[in-house]
Amino acid sequence: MTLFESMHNPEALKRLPADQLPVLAQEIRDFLVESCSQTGGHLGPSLGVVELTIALHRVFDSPKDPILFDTGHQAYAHKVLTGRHDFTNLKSEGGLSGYPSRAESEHDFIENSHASTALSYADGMAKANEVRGLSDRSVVAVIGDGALTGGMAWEALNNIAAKKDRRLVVVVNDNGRSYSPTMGGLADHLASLRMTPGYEQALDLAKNTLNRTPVVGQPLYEALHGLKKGIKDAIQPQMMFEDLGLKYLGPIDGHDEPALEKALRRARDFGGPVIVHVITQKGKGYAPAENHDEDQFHAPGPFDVATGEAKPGSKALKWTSVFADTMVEIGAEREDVVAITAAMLHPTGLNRFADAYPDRIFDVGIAEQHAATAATGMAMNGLHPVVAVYATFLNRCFDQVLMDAALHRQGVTFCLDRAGVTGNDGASHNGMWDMSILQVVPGLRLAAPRDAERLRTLVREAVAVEDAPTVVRYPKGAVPEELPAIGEVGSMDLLRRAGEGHSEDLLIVGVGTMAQVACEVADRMADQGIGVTVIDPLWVKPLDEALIAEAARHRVVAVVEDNGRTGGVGDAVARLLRDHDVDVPVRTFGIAQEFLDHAKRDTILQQQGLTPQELSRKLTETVSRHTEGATDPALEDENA
Ligand SMILES: Cc1ncc(C[n+]2csc(CCOP(=O)(O)OP(=O)(O)O)c2C)c(N)n1
Ligand SMILES: CC(=O)[C@@H](O)[C@H](O)COP(=O)(O)O
Ligand SMILES: [Mg+2]
Repeated sequence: MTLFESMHNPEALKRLPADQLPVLAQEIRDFLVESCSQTGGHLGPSLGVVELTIALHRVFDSPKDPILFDTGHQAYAHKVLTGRHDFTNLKSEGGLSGYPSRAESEHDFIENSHASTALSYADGMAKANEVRGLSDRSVVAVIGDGALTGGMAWEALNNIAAKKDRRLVVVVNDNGRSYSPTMGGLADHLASLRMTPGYEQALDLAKNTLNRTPVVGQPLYEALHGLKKGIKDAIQPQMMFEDLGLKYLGPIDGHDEPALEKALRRARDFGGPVIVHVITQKGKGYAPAENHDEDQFHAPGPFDVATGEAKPGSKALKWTSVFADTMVEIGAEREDVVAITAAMLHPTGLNRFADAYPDRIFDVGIAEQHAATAATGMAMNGLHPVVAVYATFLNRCFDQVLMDAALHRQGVTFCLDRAGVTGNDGASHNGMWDMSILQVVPGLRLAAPRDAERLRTLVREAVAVEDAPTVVRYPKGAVPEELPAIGEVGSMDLLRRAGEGHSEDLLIVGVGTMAQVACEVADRMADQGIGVTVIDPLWVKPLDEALIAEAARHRVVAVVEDNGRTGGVGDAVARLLRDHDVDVPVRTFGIAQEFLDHAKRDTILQQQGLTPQELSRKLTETVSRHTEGATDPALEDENA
């Protein structure tokens, strides 16, 4: 049996002789490289914290001492050391989650993959320990240098620093990267601290030497210790953390397991809040990851182990790429258009805009709230900013969209990639919230393209709006085939009209990529003699009132969207018709308002009934009932 196979729990790890730990670390690395080469996953972040995770589980007693991972994408070694060794179906249905999962293990606490939250959890847990009289327990939060650029982290640090005798260990996992090199003053500060490795080691050497020196040793060490802060302040930038009132240990070599254990034991026994600043390398131990300029194998797909080359995958045009090229074209036409990323330059495709217009790209770090309000400031001062974020991360800056961009009627455009079901990154990554939460934002205009051509057109229309925020949302992955309109209904695209001789039985409002599905449904139902009209609204907020008369001509209206059902476009259509006394029954189809387990996108769409087969079946029943005049209250909620 290998050491790896014997790691069923942290107790087994604690029993391991120290000289076996490098062997275990290598076995873990070999396992992660091999398994991620098959499934893809967050290999780079996890390779970077193998020694750190080993040291954490040897020094602390999880789960009594919770070990929290910010964002959670770097927790693969943690999963291995807590007994989870089958990564076969990582991030797929029935396989391990790509993040900590409370259902998987008592050692897991934070499941969502939204960055910069771990310190707040830790502060709360430490306060709970204090209130419950469990102050002998530790709470440990591992946060990356990227996540530390998020505002929540500083709200937490402010609170953590407020109580000097509340046990809490913050491990800053500083690899200098988010995807790209981490930006900003904080990153520069951390980099300066990295430049002076060994202060702790130098001090320890002095301490050990002086402690053996009778009489003068200890006082001299204390003087040296006091001097250390002075030296650090003098030779290196202001010790920001210590000036916050937090004990700072570091920088520590994050791949020197014994040094890590020593620092973590000191931190554990300190009896108050401590920052342990750990220097790691993302992708450590796997050369293709270490040398990967773009993001050090942050989240690769399947790859060849020998070369690190991505395995042949779909060469189809991706939504992100269409957005990227459109932005470059717009940038050439509009000098006032600038772009903002929240530490996701390449994942959002803005790297092409950055290459073309290096003075008009702004990476704000993992700081979506700042991005939205800084963009509002830019708009107030004559620019038209385009903020590109993943749809799920727009949640982070809802108030800024509402009370900064919209309240001030500023022309800011938000482009939301990964909108709708993303699937394998689990519940916190599905972009299923935006078309619900944004419905309440006065003046905001929201568009959902069905294909590449509509994306190009809608982004251009969005950046032309100067008196309100605009949003264009599109899914992960490959764009579908172009779906040309056959006509227009107001400003909306007509995609199918009930065939000649057919009654107008059903109007389907197909939102975004669901317009393609709606057309397949129409074609299936036409074969059964049911007349179906399909409309793509393009702009789903505000809805074009031409929809009212169109709906009134049909027996049933259905709305299909890749968004949560609650408060989505379906509800907006129903409200529009009600408000205009059009009493045609409306059926809404979307994602059930639940946190969805990780699985592939297509699997989830199948589970949610958002397939042509299932929709045709349901709508055929509905139309036939309404054609005969019978109504069935149970049908009030088709997706129930
Ligand atoms: C609120 C939020 N915005 C963006 C992301 C996307 N994201 C995932 S990991 C990551 C970089 C994290 O960098 P860091 O915290 O330094 O961790 P590392 O990957 O370097 O270990 C980003 C931007 C996110 N998960 N959450
Ligand atoms: C953890 C995180 O938020 C990102 O790394 C995310 O997992 C990437 O998602 P994509 O693979 O869809 O770019
Ligand atoms: Mg980092």
